[in-house]
Amino acid sequence: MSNISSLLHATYHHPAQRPWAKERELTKSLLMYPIFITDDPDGKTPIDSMPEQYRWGVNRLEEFLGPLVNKGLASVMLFGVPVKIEKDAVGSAADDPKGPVIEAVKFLKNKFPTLHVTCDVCLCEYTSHGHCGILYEDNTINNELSVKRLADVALAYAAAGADCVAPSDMMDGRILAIKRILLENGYSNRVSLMSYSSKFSSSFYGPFRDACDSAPSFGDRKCYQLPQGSRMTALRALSRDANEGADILMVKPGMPYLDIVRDAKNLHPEFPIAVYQISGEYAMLYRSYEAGVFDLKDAVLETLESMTRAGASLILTYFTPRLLDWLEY
Ligand SMILES: NCc1[nH]cc(CCC(=O)O)c1CC(=O)O
Ligand SMILES: [Zn+2]
Ligand SMILES: [Zn+2]
Repeated sequence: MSNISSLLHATYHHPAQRPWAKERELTKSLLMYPIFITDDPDGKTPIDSMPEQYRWGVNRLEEFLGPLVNKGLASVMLFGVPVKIEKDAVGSAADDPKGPVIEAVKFLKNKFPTLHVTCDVCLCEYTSHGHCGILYEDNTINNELSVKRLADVALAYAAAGADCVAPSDMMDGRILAIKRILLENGYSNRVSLMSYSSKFSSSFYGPFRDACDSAPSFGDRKCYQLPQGSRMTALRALSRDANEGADILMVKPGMPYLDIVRDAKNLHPEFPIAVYQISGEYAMLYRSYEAGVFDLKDAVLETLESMTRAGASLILTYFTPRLLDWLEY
């Protein structure tokens, strides 16, 4: 069996993923909570641009997530924030066995066996230059080397126990490379692949880059993230990743790109469509609430309803802890 289009099992191997394959109403099972893990094991440091969010050390994950799991948290996405391990040109810290993500996956799968754990796959949190891939000497992207490296990182996360790997780098061809390496190493039936397919170059990523210290040290990401005005390129990217073996297609950011979410659902009804309500959307909503513009619960629920209405069956949001209190089930 070598044809990637024959691989379906990973899509429903984990029970948390089965509801994602249905038309959705807004429930707790639709939420994936993105969290930041540092390599300072006892750390809990606030993120100034993201109120109520912290960078957590592995030793603090039980106190952080235990209460949320008890309230119905089904799924998390991990981002590594190396503060001790040094950054280099190829992002070696990404799959360092003592790095934050690998340690956290192992801990979480052991401590909370039913919790679905996704690992974001990218290099920007780990490279000295802050770009999402490996660079040529002239500072342009070396796509081929980047894709090889990202596939190795994804494999390391799968081997550590991740239920899903989610490449956010936007290199060309990384979905096929990752699906192949998972297949070759015996993970294709149980590790799913969520592609950040339509990821636009956005000003709403600011707080995240602050959280991860991952802003590019020069230039921007416009040569690999999608142009804001281009619906047609987004549609090509969705189809491409669907054909390369993605199990879940994502649109990101959320609110400014709901037209693309609807397109994604119409064009690929056979895939779960994920929407990422990103850091800048979180900050915008939170700061407006602080300024008395609206009630936080009403406003956040309205944004999530707009996403399910557009076709999302899975939503990544930093409001997840609040939503676990707000939603009945
Ligand atoms: N590969 C980087 C990455 N992974 C997730 C996010 C954004 C998440 C958010 O803003 O909440 C980004 C943004 C970027 O391009 O810097
Ligand atoms: Zn990146
Ligand atoms: Zn399709």
